[in-house]
Amino acid sequence: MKVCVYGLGHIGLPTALLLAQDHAVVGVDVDPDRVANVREGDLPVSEPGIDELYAEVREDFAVTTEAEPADAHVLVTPTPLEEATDVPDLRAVRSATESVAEVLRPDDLVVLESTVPPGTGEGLVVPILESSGVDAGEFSYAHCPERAIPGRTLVEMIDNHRVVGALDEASLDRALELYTFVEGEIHATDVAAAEFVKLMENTHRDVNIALANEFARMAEELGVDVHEARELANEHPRVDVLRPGPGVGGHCITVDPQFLAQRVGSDRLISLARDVNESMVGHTIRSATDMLGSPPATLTVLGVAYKGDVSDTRRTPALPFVRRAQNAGYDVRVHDPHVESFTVDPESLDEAVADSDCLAIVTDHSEYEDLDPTALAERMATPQLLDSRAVVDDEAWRDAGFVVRVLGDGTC
Ligand SMILES: NC(=O)C1=CN([C@@H]2O[C@H](COP(=O)(O)OP(=O)(O)OC[C@H]3O[C@@H](n4cnc5c(N)ncnc54)[C@H](O)[C@@H]3O)[C@@H](O)[C@H]2O)C=CC1
Ligand SMILES: CC(=O)N[C@@H]1[C@@H](OP(=O)(O)OP(=O)(O)OC[C@H]2O[C@@H](n3ccc(=O)[nH]c3=O)[C@H](O)[C@@H]2O)O[C@H](C(=O)O)[C@@H](O)[C@@H]1O
Repeated sequence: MKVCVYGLGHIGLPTALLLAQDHAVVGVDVDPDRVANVREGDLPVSEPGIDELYAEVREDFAVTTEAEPADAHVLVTPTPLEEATDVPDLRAVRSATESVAEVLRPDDLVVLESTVPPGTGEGLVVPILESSGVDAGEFSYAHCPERAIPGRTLVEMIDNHRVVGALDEASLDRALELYTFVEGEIHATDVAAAEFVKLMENTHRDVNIALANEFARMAEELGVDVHEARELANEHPRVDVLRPGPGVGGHCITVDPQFLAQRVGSDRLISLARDVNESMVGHTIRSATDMLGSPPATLTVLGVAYKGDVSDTRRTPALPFVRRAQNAGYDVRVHDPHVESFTVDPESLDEAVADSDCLAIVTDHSEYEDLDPTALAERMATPQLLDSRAVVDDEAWRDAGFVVRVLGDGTC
């Protein structure tokens, strides 16, 4: 079938390429530069296997800025929180749906993959589609939320189980015809349940990370090493404590719980968990400034991506960490091997650590596990390390002459 995919971003582009293995796909994006880049093979998304997949399917994959008539329209536009109001910003979903309504025909399928507040499909998307003059029932509609994790996007898009919230039987059948690349099981439900399931998943993760962060802070007060305690607790067959850190980043786990909390009046735990996770940046910066003493001093931040081994900096805890250290009067240098375009201070590691007074690992990139503490100690003015992700062998760093604090190990 002919498929139009709206939004060629972190999720839309890999989805379009996977769909192009079995269908004729047109990628539609409002950003003309992005369209031109994708057309030339300069992909805006870096994920294992994506360049190879692009090369494989490029004959069956076109890109454009305008909606086209198609048998299926897949919406993968962004759904952030609006910065000024902290309210879900559904403008891209609205405008993409309006574009589809202009070309919609009876028997077409429309799929919303974007993560949305409960009720968005039947309350907002379907009515806009019906403004075309084609009624729901004549066209098919389904919500198929994406659940792949950045860093493993293609593998998880193929292997993960998928939830399809279909408007009716015909919509479910059409969605099954579309998602031929999915090897995981496909579970059918209704539209509202599919919206809710997606939000439950990310909220579950946010709340559990908050618990890990609370354990870390308690362990610090009690002089216990939370990392050792966590490993021991996780030997229990029904316990899985997540990893504490300097805060939760990314534009999903930090945002999606608020889609739920803002929609209902009965939220308590979800907002509290958000607060706990947001408070970790302040906690981590206090540890760093405690080590540094009064300014002037130089702090080298290792990692600005929101998590290890990705290049995405959206809602990263590293950015407020950097700003707060700068506001406190420290010279701050930033290093990240995955984020070339980061504008704070993209220096090489050697330059970033020269004469520095403290290193702070804020992102758990694999590269930081293998740093050579002896070589680093020689380059620094004061060899100190704050490891907020517990990624290094702290004893080896101490042996190399570093003063080391690890978030949650009872020494902060
Ligand atoms: N990035 C991730 O890891 C995951 C994201 N999601 C959800 O997927 C959705 C998309 O997120 P990302 O791919 O990360 O977004 P993104 O920001 O990487 O890309 C969005 C793309 O949509 C384009 N766009 C905006 N308005 C448009 C319109 N009216 N018509 C056509 N294109 C338009 C933008 O120019 C951009 O290229 C969001 O709802 C997000 O919550 C779900 C699971 C994982
Ligand atoms: C339930 C779930 O695992 N959701 C995934 C999540 O992807 P995302 O990369 O945002 O999740 P993540 O790996 O938990 O990272 C989020 C943030 O949480 C932090 N983090 C994560 C795990 C942990 O034990 N401790 C911790 O502090 C990370 O460093 C990062 O800053 O959100 C994605 C999404 O919805 O966009 C979703 O598709 C993914 O499957």
